[in-house]
Amino acid sequence: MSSDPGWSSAVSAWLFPSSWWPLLPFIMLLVAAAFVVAFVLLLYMISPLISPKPLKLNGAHVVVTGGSSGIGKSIAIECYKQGAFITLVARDESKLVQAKKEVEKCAVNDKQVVLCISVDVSKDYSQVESVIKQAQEKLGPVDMLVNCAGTAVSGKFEEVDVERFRSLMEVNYLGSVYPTRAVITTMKERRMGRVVFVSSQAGQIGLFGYTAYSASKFALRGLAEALQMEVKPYNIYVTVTYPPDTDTPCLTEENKTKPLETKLISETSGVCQPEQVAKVIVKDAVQGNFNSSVGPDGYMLSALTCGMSPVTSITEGLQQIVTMGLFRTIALFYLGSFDSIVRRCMIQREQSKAADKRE
Ligand SMILES: NC(=O)C1=CN([C@@H]2O[C@H](COP(=O)(O)OP(=O)(O)OC[C@H]3O[C@@H](n4cnc5c(N)ncnc54)[C@H](OP(=O)(O)O)[C@@H]3O)[C@@H](O)[C@H]2O)C=CC1
Ligand SMILES: CCCCCCCCCCCCCCCC(=O)[C@@H](N)CO
Repeated sequence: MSSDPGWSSAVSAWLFPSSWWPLLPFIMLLVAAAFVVAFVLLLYMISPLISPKPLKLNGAHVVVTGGSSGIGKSIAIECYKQGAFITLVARDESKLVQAKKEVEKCAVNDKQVVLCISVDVSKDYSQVESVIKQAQEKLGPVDMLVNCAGTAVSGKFEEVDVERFRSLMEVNYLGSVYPTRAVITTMKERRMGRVVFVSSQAGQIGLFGYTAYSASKFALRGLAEALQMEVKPYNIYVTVTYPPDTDTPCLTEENKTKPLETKLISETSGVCQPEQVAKVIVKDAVQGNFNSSVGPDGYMLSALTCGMSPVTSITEGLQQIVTMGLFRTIALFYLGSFDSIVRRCMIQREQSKAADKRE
């Protein structure tokens, strides 16, 4: 009986009626799409739990280290334009006074104040702590700290003075640890605050000529991730920003000794103006975004290097998930072109050396 062909074809006709069988793949696709849509909708429903509430800059006290020049000065101006009270921190007093004048020109009300503090942020913690205390006494508790004091050195690993490895780590890393340490307790007590670390695109990828510099900027990311996990329950948000080459006195100085390889590789993402970079940084810090990048290359680099960093919006998380593979593919082409720049420069150098010897 069981071998009766009529019976089995009746069963299969019942299970897979010829009319809708060809539709099965589409139905499955539809179900899968419905699941994805439901998942994304669910994510957006819980998004207020993930995204921080924006900080109001009007009347807020913003401390900017490195605020007397370049990116830091532009950040101070941007915050001042939005009604903040500013403390500028740097070493050189005359540069501070000059910057204060420039910031004050952008006042939006007559209550606003710009305070200047001359201190080396990288040397003595107790000194940094005491000047921050003074600033808090004058302008109230710090709502936002921007760690922008820093400097760059480029050169081949064996040509960079060993002392520079230490000094860069001191200024770029410890110079961000100390001011942060000095404000964090009060921020935790007040259950509010923003801390910004100014890293660099060279803090996302290690590049020829930046052995000392990249390391000091990568360090900020580790600090920021760990700190963010600690202070999130206190409603404090940390932002790490990764600017490309930016037209500042620091870049002019750095360009005087920059190896050709570093120059050619950096040209990939061009040069930005400090005002443009500052706008992005302030916007991201106000929103409490952990990651802040400038330009299309910056966007790709940040998605690519997001690792286990916190996510501050659903859109950001979804974009990372979707783009990771594509950006890695693009990155491999970039890496190939960087390697060939390095190789070409080496061959050229050797050829000109050989030519010199012959003469
Ligand atoms: N320009 C660029 O291409 C890029 C820069 N960055 C980063 O942005 C930050 C700012 O750079 P940029 O604006 O170009 O540089 P600038 O040289 O224009 O400004 C640096 C600022 O930091 C201050 N500063 C330096 N060392 C100390 C210190 N030990 N203690 C206190 N203040 C200090 C300087 O004042 P003073 O010397 O008087 O102390 C100055 O106000 C740096 O961290 C840099 O690494 C990141 C990516 C790209
Ligand atoms: C998907 C992958 C995209 C990859 C894009 C790669 C772009 C690399 C450009 C690196 C530029 C480094 C600038 C450093 C700026 C700096 O910090 C100094 N100028 C400080 O003075």
